[in-house]
Amino acid sequence: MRRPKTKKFKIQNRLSEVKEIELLESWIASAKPDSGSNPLSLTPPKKSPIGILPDGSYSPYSGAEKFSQLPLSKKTKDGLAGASYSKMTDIQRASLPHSLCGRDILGAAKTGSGKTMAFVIPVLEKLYRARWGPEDGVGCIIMSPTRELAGQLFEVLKSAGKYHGFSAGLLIGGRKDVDTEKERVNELNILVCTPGRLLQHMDETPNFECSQLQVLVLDEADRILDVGFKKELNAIISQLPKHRQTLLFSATQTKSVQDLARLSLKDPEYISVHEESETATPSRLQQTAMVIPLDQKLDMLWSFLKAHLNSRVLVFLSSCKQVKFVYEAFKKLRPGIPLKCLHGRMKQDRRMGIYAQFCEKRSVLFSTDVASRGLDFNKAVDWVVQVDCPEDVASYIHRVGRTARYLSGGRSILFLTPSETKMLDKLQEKKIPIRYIKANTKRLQPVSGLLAALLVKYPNLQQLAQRAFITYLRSIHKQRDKEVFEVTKLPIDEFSASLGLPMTPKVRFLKQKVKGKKMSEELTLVPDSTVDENPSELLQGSLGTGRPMDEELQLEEGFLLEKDIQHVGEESTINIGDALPATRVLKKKKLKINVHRPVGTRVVFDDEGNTLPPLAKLADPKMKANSVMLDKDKVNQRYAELREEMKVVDKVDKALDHQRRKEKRIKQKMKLKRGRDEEDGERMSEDDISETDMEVTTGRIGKKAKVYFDSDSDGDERRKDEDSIGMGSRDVTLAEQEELALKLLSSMHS
Ligand SMILES: Nc1ncnc2c1ncn2[C@@H]1O[C@H](COP(=O)(O)OP(=O)(O)OP(=O)(O)O)[C@@H](O)[C@H]1O
Repeated sequence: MRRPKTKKFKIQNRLSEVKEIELLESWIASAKPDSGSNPLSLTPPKKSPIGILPDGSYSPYSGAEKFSQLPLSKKTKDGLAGASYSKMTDIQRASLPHSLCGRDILGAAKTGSGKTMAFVIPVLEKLYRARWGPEDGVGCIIMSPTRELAGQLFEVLKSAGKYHGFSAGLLIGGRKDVDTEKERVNELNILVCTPGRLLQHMDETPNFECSQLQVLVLDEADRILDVGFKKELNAIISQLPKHRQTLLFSATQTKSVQDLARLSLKDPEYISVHEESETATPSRLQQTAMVIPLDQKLDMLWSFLKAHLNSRVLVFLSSCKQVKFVYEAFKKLRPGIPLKCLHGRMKQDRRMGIYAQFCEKRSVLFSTDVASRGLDFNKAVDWVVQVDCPEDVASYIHRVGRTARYLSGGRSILFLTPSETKMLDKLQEKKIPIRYIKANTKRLQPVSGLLAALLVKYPNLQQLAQRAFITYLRSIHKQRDKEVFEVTKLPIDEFSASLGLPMTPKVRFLKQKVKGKKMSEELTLVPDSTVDENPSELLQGSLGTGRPMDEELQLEEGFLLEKDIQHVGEESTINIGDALPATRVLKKKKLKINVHRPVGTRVVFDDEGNTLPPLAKLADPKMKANSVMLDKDKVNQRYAELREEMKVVDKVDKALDHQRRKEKRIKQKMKLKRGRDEEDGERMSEDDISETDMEVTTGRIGKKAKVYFDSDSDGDERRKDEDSIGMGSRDVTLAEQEELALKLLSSMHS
């Protein structure tokens, strides 16, 4: 049985803490390392590891390698030892001397290099030395762009701060216990949060204030500072005291002085430990890229997964809709490995559950960029597969950074459509050693046929496919980098068919884009011929021909390799790269009716029961004979009349279509309104939730955390998916066309 701590013990403990704090203060005061003369010039500072000199004095330049050599409190040291941290990583060694002295930091280091501990330690130490207690309120805010990352940071804080007595709370969107949070948030010392939820408390929680804030941390700072969070961040900053320490960390750090000015940094230290490094990504990461037509991406993904049933694979797609569709469809096809999906539209509890499961079990996780930053996944991701091209180089770096963490290795593969190969140049410019490999179809297992069958069987899946199709095109359309992303260069019909869709859905924005131009010109598929014909020309330097790849990769990834193609030598083996001619012009596209297969087409039979092609009746010899008898003038006159009639029919069609859309809009509005009403109802009923249902942090870190919601994170996804549009108005079917034509012909005849 644990004996209760006596008053004497508590006093002794307190006294030894006070002594320790005084000692730490004096160490740090006497050992402030030089700061750069002009920190905003953004040049890296001198290397300045700190440590204790043999005479017991403390020096910033004595080359400390271990946490134990730093002027840290015993509680922090015990926490670090408990989590098995002893040696510092580069970014920790370089930044801690400055951050422990209270300086503002702009920290940049490769993914998986230990940036989290580089800001958690100074937070704990600062509050400890300030003797922060429950009555002091919020002393530190750690902000993250996503909920999952906030959850992970909270875990790291709990392990390092296990022996401290601070209270901490995880404030993220997605749960509905805001009211309970509001009651307790003022008691918390450290907030780990997403911007939206924090702002919600600032706006709604009575007496919530951060006027005593000591440290503000932005993890993934460049993401939080970008436009997606601009409004929230500005509103938050305006409510924080100017006198504070600010720590910004990211693998792709912002260097925008404007951004930094928004945060009122004071002489920040720019610490970029890997700036001189040959590569911008971890050296243990093997990166590959392949060019593959859009309509073969799913075949390639399916084949890849079937060939890696014993790996943990993280697959990135561009939008929630894409993730949902690929996940649902592949799940039904049972690849032989557990599948999971993660996106911003999922309920928060499920999101957290999936994240935890993926950390534990070998499986495939289909995800949007919600999983692209910061997440550690137990250092156990074997492969990162980027099915859809990342929007920029920073995004690429963060995605591939989910593997090869800390000291472990990892592999990644990037699928690029022929029109996206410019991305390879951009990656190369930013020191990313990516190898170009050619795909072959020797082991490619086409999946489009299976998808088409699934879509017939499951109408819901068909809707998902349509949405996935449209959101993908829209996301490409909205990308800022037009050198890489050009929607008009995509083979949209083939892409639609590859998802198993019987018809190409109408894409209004695309139609507008090509208005006034011939569709055949606009929809020209122009794969970068330099890549297909001569990849090495484009991929010089570190990309180079990129071959031969190391043995291990060759053995396991046979189907991805050009080598395989060469020694196969069978006629039936098609090289995906070669399958595309240098410049392929698609035949004229009609957006209205693009039938890939005759699903839902009315079959017409002749007198003997043989099937006839659509409009075959028009070829009836009797009708032909009659029509030939009409003289030329009559025919012309009749044509003019027909044109008029068609115009009328067209007008009616348009009016109907207009009406249908109007009704749809009204329906959507009503649905939204109903949703809002229900939400209001739910909010009211939340008051009745008992406290035992809540997870609330009070007291020491390590106890359960209060969990908040925000609706802010994953802004990108929302932007992408919000814009999705459904199928356009109903197209005229072949049967209807046929009927119309017959009607007109018979009236002509009469
Ligand atoms: N000093 C250390 N000793 C041992 N392991 C460490 C140390 N510091 C960090 N790690 C481990 O390294 C891994 C990556 O750390 P962390 O998540 O902080 O990386 P990061 O630089 O923030 O990555 P990202 O840029 O992706 O956010 C974690 O699993 C962490 O436990």
